[in-house]
This record gives sequence, C-alpha cells and structure tokens, in this order.
Amino acid sequence: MNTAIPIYILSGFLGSGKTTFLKKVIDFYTHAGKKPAVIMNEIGDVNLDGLLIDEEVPMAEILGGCVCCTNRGDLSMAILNIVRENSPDIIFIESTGIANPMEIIESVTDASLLLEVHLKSLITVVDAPHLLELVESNQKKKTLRLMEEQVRSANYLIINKMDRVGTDALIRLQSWLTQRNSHALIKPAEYCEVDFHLFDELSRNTDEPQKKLKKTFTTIQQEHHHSHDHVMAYTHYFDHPVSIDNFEQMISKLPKEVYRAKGILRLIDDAENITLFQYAYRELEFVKINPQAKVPNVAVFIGENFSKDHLIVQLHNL
Ligand SMILES: Nc1nc2c(ncn2[C@@H]2O[C@H](COP(=O)(O)OP(=O)(O)OP(=O)(O)O)[C@@H](O)[C@H]2O)c(=O)[nH]1
Repeated sequence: MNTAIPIYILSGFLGSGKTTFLKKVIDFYTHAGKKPAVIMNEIGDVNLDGLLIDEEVPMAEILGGCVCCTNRGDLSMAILNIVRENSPDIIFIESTGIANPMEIIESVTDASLLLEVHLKSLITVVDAPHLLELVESNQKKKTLRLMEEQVRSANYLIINKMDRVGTDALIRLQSWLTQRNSHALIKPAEYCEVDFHLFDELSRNTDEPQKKLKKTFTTIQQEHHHSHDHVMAYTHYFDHPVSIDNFEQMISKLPKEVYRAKGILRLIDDAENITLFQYAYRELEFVKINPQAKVPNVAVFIGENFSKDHLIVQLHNL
C-alpha cells in the first residue's frame, strides 16, 4: 500500500478562485478527520490569502516571487519542513496565478526524492467569463497561452464563476477545454462548490487499476473522458536494489511521452553507494550521492498521457 503523503497542486490564473477552492477543500478534509497542510506562493511580499485559511491549518508561505521562475528550491524545502514539523495527511500547494504548473511539478518531484510524498493531482480553476472573453477575442495573448498551459497540465478542471455566464457559454468553454485536455475531469461550479466526496474518491482512485478508475468515472460522472492513463507524474518506490543494465534498458524503452524522470537507486553491483539518476530529453545520467538523512529508493516519471500501468509492469520486472 502506498503510504506516501498525497500532494495536490492548485493552479489557475490570478483571481480564478484558487483560494475559494482551497478553503472548501480544507474544510472537507478537516471534517473528515484528516490533517491538511497548505503551502502558498505569492508573487508579492504578503500573503493575504493565507489569512482566509483557518489558523489551525499548518501553513508555509513562499513570498516575493513565483516558485516556478525564481525560487524552485524554496518549494521543495517548504514541503520537507512542513512534513517534518507537522506530519500532515495531505498537502495543498496554491501556486501564484501566473505560475507554469510544469515547473511546480518538478519541485514536488524533487521533494519526493527525499521523503515519502507524492503528487496526486493538479487542479486548475478557470474563470468562466474571463476565459470566454480571451478565447472569443481570438487573440493569442500571453495570458491565454499561460492559461492553456495550466489547463493542459490539469487532471481536474473547474470552470468557476458559472453564476456569471449562461449555458451556451458553458458548452463553448467545455469544448475549448476538452480540445486542449481531453483527459481531465471537467466540473462547472459557482464559488468552486464541487462534490468533494467525488473529488476525494477520484483522487484516491488515481492509484487504482485502470479498469476500476474508468468505471468510477463513467458511473458517477457521465462525462467524456477517453483515458485516465493521463498522469503528470508517477512515483515508484523500490523495495529492492536494481541491476544497472536492466534499469538502463527499461529507460531506453520509455515512450517519448515520458520526457523527464529522476530518482534515487541502490544498484545491485554497487550496493554500498546511493545513486541519483536523471533522465531528460532521452539522456540518462547517474551520480553517486552521499545524503545525510535516510532517503527512499524511488523513481519519478513525468510526462503527458503515458500509460502508467505499462510503466508499472516494466518497473516490477526490474
Ligand atoms: N461571482 C463569482 N465570484 C467568485 C466565484 N468564485 C470566487 N469568486 C470571487 O473571485 C475573487 C477571487 O477569488 P480567489 O479565490 O481569491 O481567487 P485566486 O485564484 O485565489 O486569486 P489569486 O490569489 O489572486 O490568484 C474573490 O473575490 C472571490 O470571492 C464565483 O463562482 N462567482
């Protein structure tokens, strides 16, 4: 059973409703007897959103810049500290409205090299009237491109502020979103009021076999989802040392959709050392490391729409 602490990244353009969602999802988990923790990143030097969150909830703030551009190491450190100091059951990271989620995913996976956390889901909130206006003005503006990035990386999309648009707008937005991300679950909402039981169930099932997941989605949701093989990051913990030859072979057979992987290995032929591996743009690199604290044997794979099930089989054969 996977005991790693689940991490959820909350993305979405400035003012789309991330904090609104965060407050509600925290209440939901707190009432369910769980201990959530929050990491907030603000471009400015103060965190006003943090004031909206119950002070009992452990919170770390990264202020004065966007973690995706300048302070990536800070986010990994914030995760490490919050886990060590507060032992949460679940962690939410609220990114700045201008963050590129792929960079945040990198920081989370960096942290998962050092302790048992794992990226569970990326939720993107879109502001229905704002997005509609940008889309229909038909201009390839920077903001729209950033929103597209945020939409593409999500596996749960909330079309928020539905009180401000009509049903025809919803149909147009759903079509626009599905064209950019056919794998995410799309939920229209007012004030981010979504079915949190369903949200929790779907998040939990992300680790379940493909078949069961599909069944859950189709029975409860009745929306168009082609596949839930779409994962942003898969974290695998090894319970035994691996052979370097087999490992290299496995990496060489990775589909092109897996564009990044990294991890810490114990190698059969080099049992006394700990080896860090890095894989990017089809190049694999090994570095011996000497960590001060205990580290897990772990590999993290990042990509778009790759088959997690297929990868798991390859990893189990190592
Ligand atoms: N009309 C309307 N307003 C909403 C809705 N959801 C959130 N808001 C309001 O929109 C504003 C921004 O919401 P936040 O939750 O702070 O948005 P955010 O994404 O955290 O904003 P940043 O931290 O600036 O990126 C607040 O005033 C909310 O009350 C909605 O569904 N409808």
